[in-house]
Amino acid sequence: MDKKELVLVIDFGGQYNQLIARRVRENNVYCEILPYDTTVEVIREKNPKGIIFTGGPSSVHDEGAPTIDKIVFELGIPILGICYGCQLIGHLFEGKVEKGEAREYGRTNIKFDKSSKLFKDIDEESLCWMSHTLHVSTIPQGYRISATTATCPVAAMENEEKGIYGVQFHPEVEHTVMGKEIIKNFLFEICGLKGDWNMGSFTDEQVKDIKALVGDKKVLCALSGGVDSSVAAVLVHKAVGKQLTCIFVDHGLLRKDEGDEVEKTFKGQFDMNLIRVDAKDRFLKKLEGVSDPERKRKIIGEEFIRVFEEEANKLGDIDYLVQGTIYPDVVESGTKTAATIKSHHNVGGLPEDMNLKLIEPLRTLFKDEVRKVGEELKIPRHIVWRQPFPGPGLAIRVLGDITEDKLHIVREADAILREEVAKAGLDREIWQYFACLPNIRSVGVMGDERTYSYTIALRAVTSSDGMTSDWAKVPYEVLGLISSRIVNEVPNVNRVVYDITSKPPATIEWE
Ligand SMILES: Nc1ncnc2c1ncn2[C@@H]1O[C@H](COP(=O)(O)OP(=O)(O)OP(=O)(O)O)[C@@H](O)[C@H]1O
Ligand SMILES: O=c1[nH]c(=O)c2[nH+]cn([C@@H]3O[C@H](COP(=O)(O)O)[C@@H](O)[C@H]3O)c2[nH]1
Ligand SMILES: NC(=O)CC[C@H](N)C(=O)O
Ligand SMILES: [Mg+2]
Repeated sequence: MDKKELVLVIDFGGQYNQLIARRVRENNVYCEILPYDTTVEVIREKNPKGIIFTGGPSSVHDEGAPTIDKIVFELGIPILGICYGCQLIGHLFEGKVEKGEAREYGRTNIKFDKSSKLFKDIDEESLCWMSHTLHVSTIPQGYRISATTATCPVAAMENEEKGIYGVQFHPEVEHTVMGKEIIKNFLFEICGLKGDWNMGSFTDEQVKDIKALVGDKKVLCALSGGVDSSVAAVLVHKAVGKQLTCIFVDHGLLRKDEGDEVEKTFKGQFDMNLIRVDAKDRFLKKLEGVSDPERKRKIIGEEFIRVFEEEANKLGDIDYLVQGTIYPDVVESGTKTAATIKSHHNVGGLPEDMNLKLIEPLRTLFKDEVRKVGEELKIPRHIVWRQPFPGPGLAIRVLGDITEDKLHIVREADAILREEVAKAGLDREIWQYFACLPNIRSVGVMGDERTYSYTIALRAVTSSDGMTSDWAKVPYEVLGLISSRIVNEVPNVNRVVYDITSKPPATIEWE
């Protein structure tokens, strides 16, 4: 990664912020998202070649609305403000921001002024995606209007001399037909970037940074056998070799045979130190009687860290813990601007008092980008393309309080589902598939007798990064086979249902 080629996305709480980062990276430009209250000193230190302000739910007129130090406009770095970001520029430079007559939401016709560098070589008339109530009604001095819609007189504005651009619409979403071109123009025509960043350079830079940070000390890596921690472990191993010890925690919440399989794969595949810790009893004891999903996650997050601390003490003189945290874990756990959806055990579930310092080389990446790094590192395909499995494991797939019996039911049902999906050759096209045990029982009839037993819910989704997903259209025959095998082979189950909700509004996991 060439550090000079960095674009910063300044987060004002918009829904599509992560998409902006992706769009930038898709153009081979490295990009990081920082909260709006990042100081100008930090921004300057990072030396970005371009800055993008995101949208956000606030109004610039609200008391305490997110804002930014005006000095940032004097750094000589091109700035693109999107939606709230555009309104903020208007507000800070004494233009006027007002409520429009009608709130614009959804696809809208737009007319661009092609003499703007931002709209170079794009269709003059096109469709864009709008989502706002306010808009800039009077532009600041020194600015000009560069796009309009029927209801929004300032759909874009700019001060070319200062390199400051604002768009009321969202170029980052797919529905803005010229969106990708507009972002490309900002990066290459306005910021003058080269676009020579890729996953290979990311990998090299991370290895160099980790080597410098760790020196000749020993490090631990929290290894689950999943995609993210495997990629993180191989990266760190490349940097510090035998100074690395991987810790795989068997918390009693793994899938059928998973513990043995992970150990076998890792020992066979990589020349790394690996310790498998049997922590089943302590995890299950801590979780006894707990039914609130967030409490489960926090208990698990803390217990993981306590196990790592104990292992670190045994090995002696260890400062750092590597985790395979990726960007969705961070946003979903809640940030200063993003709401908490669920506390991922490795981010929002971490205890406050931690002795180990974290190394999270993949923290800014999405799953599909992590997979590219994995391929770059020549990690075997079956690991890189393994379906995700959440760190809290079956604890968040047994809804409500957890017992050994319920864990057994969900584990067996899940094994049948996985076996049949693989047999049907669907395991590549479905992104993630699993069974969960909602906390309900219902009446059935088996062998002429009444039953009052559990329901199993099957979930299978397609996705590329886990941020959004759709339910997988698994053929009826396959679903039928899975259902009849589950009710026949798993005791205490008399009903199987298939979850047909997308994310949003649901999430992939049920807790
Ligand atoms: N059983 C475990 N033992 C040790 N560390 C774990 C375990 N489960 C999760 N972790 C740590 O928590 C991190 C987040 O878990 P998560 O499930 O999101 O990632 P992953 O398991 O590496 O990849 P995947 O999403 O493909 O399952 C992991 O990268 C790893 O560092
Ligand atoms: O390591 C993890 N720790 C967690 O606490 C956690 N919660 C959800 N997931 C996984 O993240 C992806 C998105 O999940 P949701 O749509 O359920 O939020 C899906 O792939 C989930 O399996 C987790 N992974
Ligand atoms: N999407 C946005 O950034 C919206 C900005 C502002 N909250 C508005 O309603 O106009
Ligand atoms: Mg996992």
